[in-house]
Amino acid sequence: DTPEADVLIIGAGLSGLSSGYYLKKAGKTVHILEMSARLGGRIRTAAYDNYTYAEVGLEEFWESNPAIEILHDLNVPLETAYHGFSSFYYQGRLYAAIQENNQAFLKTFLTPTELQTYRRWDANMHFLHQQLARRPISPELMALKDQSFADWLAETSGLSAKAREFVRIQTEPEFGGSWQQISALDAIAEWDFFSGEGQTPYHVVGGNQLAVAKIADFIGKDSVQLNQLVTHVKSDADGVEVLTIDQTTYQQHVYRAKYLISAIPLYKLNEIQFEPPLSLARKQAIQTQSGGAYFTAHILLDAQASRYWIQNGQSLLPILSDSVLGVIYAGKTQSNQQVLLNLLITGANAEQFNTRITTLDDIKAILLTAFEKQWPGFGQYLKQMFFYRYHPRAIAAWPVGRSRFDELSDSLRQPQGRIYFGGDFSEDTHSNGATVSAQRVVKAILQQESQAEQK
Ligand SMILES: Cc1cc2nc3c(=O)[nH]c(=O)nc-3n(C[C@H](O)[C@H](O)[C@H](O)COP(=O)(O)OP(=O)(O)OC[C@H]3O[C@@H](n4cnc5c(N)ncnc54)[C@H](O)[C@@H]3O)c2cc1C
Repeated sequence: DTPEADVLIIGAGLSGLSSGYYLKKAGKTVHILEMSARLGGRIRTAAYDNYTYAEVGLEEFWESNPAIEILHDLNVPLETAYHGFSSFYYQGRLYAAIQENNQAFLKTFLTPTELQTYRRWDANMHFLHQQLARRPISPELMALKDQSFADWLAETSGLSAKAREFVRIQTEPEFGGSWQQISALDAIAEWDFFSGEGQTPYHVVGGNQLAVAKIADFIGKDSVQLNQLVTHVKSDADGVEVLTIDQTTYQQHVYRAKYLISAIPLYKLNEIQFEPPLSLARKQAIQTQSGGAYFTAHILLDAQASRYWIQNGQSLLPILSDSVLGVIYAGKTQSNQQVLLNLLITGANAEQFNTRITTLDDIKAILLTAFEKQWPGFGQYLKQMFFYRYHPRAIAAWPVGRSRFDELSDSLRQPQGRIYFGGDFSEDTHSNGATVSAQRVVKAILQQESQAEQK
């Protein structure tokens, strides 16, 4: 009963929608099948009364993300409030990132000798990152997948203990876990966000969820089918057939197309039955990948609370706390009575909060205690807290011994017949991977199409 399309896409997150955008630009028809009742996947903005809102998922699009080009094309207004490194608490002291640039910030806590070593190390990280763009990657560089970032820095960087702690504090929220669990090779890729003056992060005016809506509008509402849980994928030399179960009626639907793009986190492929099955290498790649943990808390406060983070009219946010509070971002509001903070809690703390055994009352008490320790008197301003749990693998990671650059990861970036694997987990840890993978799969499908037409 469903009209055929050139390409079926599983998942209406940033990756699936970007794939739809690029395909539509190339004149192809698509059907995006999304299991939930909403667009956007891990891009979600929560709105409260008085035009008060904050991100539940993706906080910022980094400068190097191809999504920014899409958003410019669709006239989605972007803003940036800060750049480079974030303010951080370390052993009870706040280091405020309010200087003109990263270099001036570094000078506030590193001695001239420490800074010199740091600059040399940072330049080398940049050099190594450039090498990662070459194929094949040198064996010396690939060997860094077998060593943890923490050990590699301790053994080879020459950085002082304090400088290494700084690197840990800035990067662990990105990994969603400990730097002991991340390989030096993957850390080189991640450090690029911070290298030199760092990349500028962008945010959509009015909330990132608006970006998702705009991309879907461009593709066309009729091309996106919500509430369609993909359960089976059958493929042969002629095309693909996908079965879904409608999540509102539990009615089965059949969709057919020439190609299929999977734009879901890789571990979710385990929940789909493939015929023929996924190759052993692909299964192994999925099973040996790991994940970083995130938990989001929105803290609604009396407006007077802003005295803790606004100094001389300047906001110190975002702040990387060294407690359970994680990364403290600013929410937005048009009210002058209230303010909103957005906590991105990561790693072991997020894992604990995500277990359904920890009650929301427990979490509230733990967070309040940490706030009181950091900012005495904070509790008097509290109005409400809101909590958002995530799957244990909120973002992609590769354990030491695996890497996004290894052969297993490469196997997933190759199509299996007419099935192409995208989504952020197929490329890197963040939304850059969502759009970079969309570019990769669409390019490959268009090449395949033009070869087929020439025959
Ligand atoms: C709290 C948090 C903060 C983050 N902050 C940042 C940040 O600041 N910067 C950044 O770059 N990245 C950030 N990220 C990561 C970013 O959100 C993701 O990289 C990006 O949104 C992933 O997009 P995606 O389309 O690949 O996957 P998703 O957004 O997960 O989309 C996949 C979609 O597929 C659907 N789906 C799954 N299985 C099926 C099925 N069987 N059938 C049909 N549909 C299915 C899902 O419902 C979902 O809508 C953050 C993530 C979290 C959780």
